[in-house]
Amino acid sequence: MNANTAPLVEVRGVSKRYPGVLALDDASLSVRPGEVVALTGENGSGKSTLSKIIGGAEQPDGGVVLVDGAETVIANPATALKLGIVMISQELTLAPELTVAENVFLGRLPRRGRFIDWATMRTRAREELAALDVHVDVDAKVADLSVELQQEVEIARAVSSQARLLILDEATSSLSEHATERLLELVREQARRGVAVLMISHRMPELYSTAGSAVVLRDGRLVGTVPLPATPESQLVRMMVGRELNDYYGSRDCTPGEVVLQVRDLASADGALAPTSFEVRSGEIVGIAGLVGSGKAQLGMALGGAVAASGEVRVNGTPVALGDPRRALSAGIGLVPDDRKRAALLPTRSVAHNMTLTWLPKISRFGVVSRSENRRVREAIAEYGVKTSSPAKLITQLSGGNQQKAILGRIFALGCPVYVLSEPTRGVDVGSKSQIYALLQRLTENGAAVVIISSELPELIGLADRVLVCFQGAVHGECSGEQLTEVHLNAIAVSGRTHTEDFGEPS
Ligand SMILES: Nc1ncnc2c1ncn2[C@@H]1O[C@H](COP(=O)(O)OP(=O)(O)OP(=O)(O)O)[C@@H](O)[C@H]1O
Repeated sequence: MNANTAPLVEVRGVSKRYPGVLALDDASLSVRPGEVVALTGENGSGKSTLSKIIGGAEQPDGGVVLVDGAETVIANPATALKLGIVMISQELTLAPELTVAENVFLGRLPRRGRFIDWATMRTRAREELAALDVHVDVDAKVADLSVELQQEVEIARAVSSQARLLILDEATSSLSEHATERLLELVREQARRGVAVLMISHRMPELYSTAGSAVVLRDGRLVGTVPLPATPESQLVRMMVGRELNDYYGSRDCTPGEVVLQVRDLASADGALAPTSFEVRSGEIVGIAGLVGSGKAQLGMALGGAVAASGEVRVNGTPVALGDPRRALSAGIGLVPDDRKRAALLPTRSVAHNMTLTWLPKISRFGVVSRSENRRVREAIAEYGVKTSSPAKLITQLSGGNQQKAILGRIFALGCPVYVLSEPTRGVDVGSKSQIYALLQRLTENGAAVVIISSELPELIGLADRVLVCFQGAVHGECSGEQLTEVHLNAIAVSGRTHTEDFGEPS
């Protein structure tokens, strides 16, 4: 990329107000052809709003957007597409009932005369996908593909639509490590070919391995633009959160107490998790690692009663009825599910309602929220760092990361003896992550037993006392102490090797 190249897209002094919040305040950035720009900032700092303005999904209240140096009104996503601006977010926009080929060419199906040229469409789709090294049957129905493959088809569609600017809004957040690396490589390749890229991610390593600069927003305002990877991570984090983040994972003296959670031959009815046994003591944090499809997600769901299962689960010696989330909760297992948007969010309700769902009935008389209850809601909002202009705000109007924190807050407030947390910091900014880690430490200091399922190995290594690794549908090994390293965890997760001599030189 030539630094003298004119920007493809430039945003100057843009502002955007939603009821009760100034989401963007005089924000500016520019992206040149071949440049990968990271758009960074805490949850609610305005990143998605800014990318939606460039992608035509929102209109600014003030300021201008320039494309190829000319002031341009990007009235809607269709206009953006015509300008070569394509958005890829974690919410897939594919048509699930159509085939892969139809999705790649959706909205621009090749024609011969008045008719759609199906043969050309399938051949070209095959070529486009092969060029990106995506191996998928072009006649397969999208709904039948894994999330990873769906995301790759989405990228193929973006690339084959001659994108000039790709906007990735947390596009990797539900992908496995392998799929993430593939997606990032695709992005780098597109940049080498002159495509401009604007990427939003809360995962620092992704930004450092892919972007050439980072734009930092705080409370909708531009804090600055810095070069990557030249800028130390600590400096970038300080710009984002406005303070130093020391002692990121916190420290805790783990002297585990009595066994709280006993799991014997727990297996999911769908066969994704083979019989698995382990115990967790009071005050302990046990991590669960594994690749996508290894059974780790299913293990969390089976523990929390979210899927049909067999075997035995006991909390403080008392058997828990399996396959029933309400009974699991009343037995003392607080589950934070993986797919929070679908499984835990009440989209038509307020932040207050979503945060108090599980405990408000205990404290509100006749459904009326008293002043003291209101105070408790406000305290919970502050404690869990949920950024909202009001507790009455609709939960779906919060930024993605703040929705996550609201749900965590609701479940952490229950005082359960056991917590099962699936990907608890997905989509959450660095500052809030360290806040959540501190809350987890506090839960264990108060005697809770915590099971944390995560695809982020540094998080497991930083937090857990020991980590169980799932491989091909069962717990296959355990790492603790000096063995708790990415090398050891990966060796088990990828190939099922559990003997130290198999690991080679730890790096
Ligand atoms: N449709 C909406 N109605 C009301 N407020 C909104 C709406 N969309 C966003 N906001 C508010 O605008 C602010 C910026 O949100 P935005 O989604 O841009 O943040 P973000 O930086 O992308 O956060 P995250 O990292 O959590 O995804 C937040 O305070 C959010 O609550």
